[in-house]
Amino acid sequence: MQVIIFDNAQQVAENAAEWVAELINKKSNPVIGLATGSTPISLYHELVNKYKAGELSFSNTTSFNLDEYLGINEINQQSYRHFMNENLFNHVDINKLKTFLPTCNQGENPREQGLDYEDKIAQAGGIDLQILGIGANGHIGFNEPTSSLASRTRIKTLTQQTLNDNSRLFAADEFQPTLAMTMGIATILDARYVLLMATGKSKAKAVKDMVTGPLSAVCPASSLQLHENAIVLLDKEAASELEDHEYYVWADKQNVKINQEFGLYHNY
Ligand SMILES: O=P(O)(O)OC[C@H]1O[C@](O)(CO)[C@@H](O)[C@@H]1O
Repeated sequence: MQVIIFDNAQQVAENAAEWVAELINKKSNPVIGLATGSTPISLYHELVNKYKAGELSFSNTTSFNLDEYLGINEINQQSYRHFMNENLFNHVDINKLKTFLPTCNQGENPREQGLDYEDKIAQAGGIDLQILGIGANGHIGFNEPTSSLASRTRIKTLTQQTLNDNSRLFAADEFQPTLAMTMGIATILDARYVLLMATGKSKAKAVKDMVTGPLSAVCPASSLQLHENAIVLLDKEAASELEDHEYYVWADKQNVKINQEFGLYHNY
């Protein structure tokens, strides 16, 4: 696991955008795994800016999102489809027919729908680069603590902590889903590269558990310790509980070539 610490959240977003741009510019049919939540919004903003500046095109990109709520449809403003349209898809040249979220239609077998999602990922050639955030309880996607490390796309019940953390996004009288369809931990680990972004003090404990804690389903993000190409981009606050800082890379504005040093130029 490569941990890179930046001064602030904006630098995390800018650096993450470079990783994504490299993939998209380098590979003829890139497949990217996308995340929702507050953290990647600034990444998507950077990508839209790069697109508008003519620095990248999403026309050949296929995307798979980590998760989607159950019990609301995709035109609901709280759906992750709506989130992706608003924050990325509507502003770039991606073919929406090649953007996938793990939906679960009522009346159809959830297990089969999970397997279908896995099949779609496989047919696309697998995920080249998976973007991740992290929950304050260490979840990735909606794989809540105690999720099986061998899990694949399926329905998960959200924990009270996650519901509380996300309640800020829902009006008092609005329906807040308690179930979601999510890629499993094993699905995430199948990606060739994983890029996890974490910013803010509220993530510091989860980051510590992920990076230095035992490999444990209690902190699903600790599973990334098993991944050969996991990159963790942090701001100082999210890194504030990491000890032995000499093990990590500190980036600063002068060190803009950090990606080259740490092998951004990969063979996708
Ligand atoms: O970035 P936030 O809003 O703190 O969310 C943390 C995580 O929880 C989720 O919203 C649940 O999947 C993730 O998308 C996100 O990475």
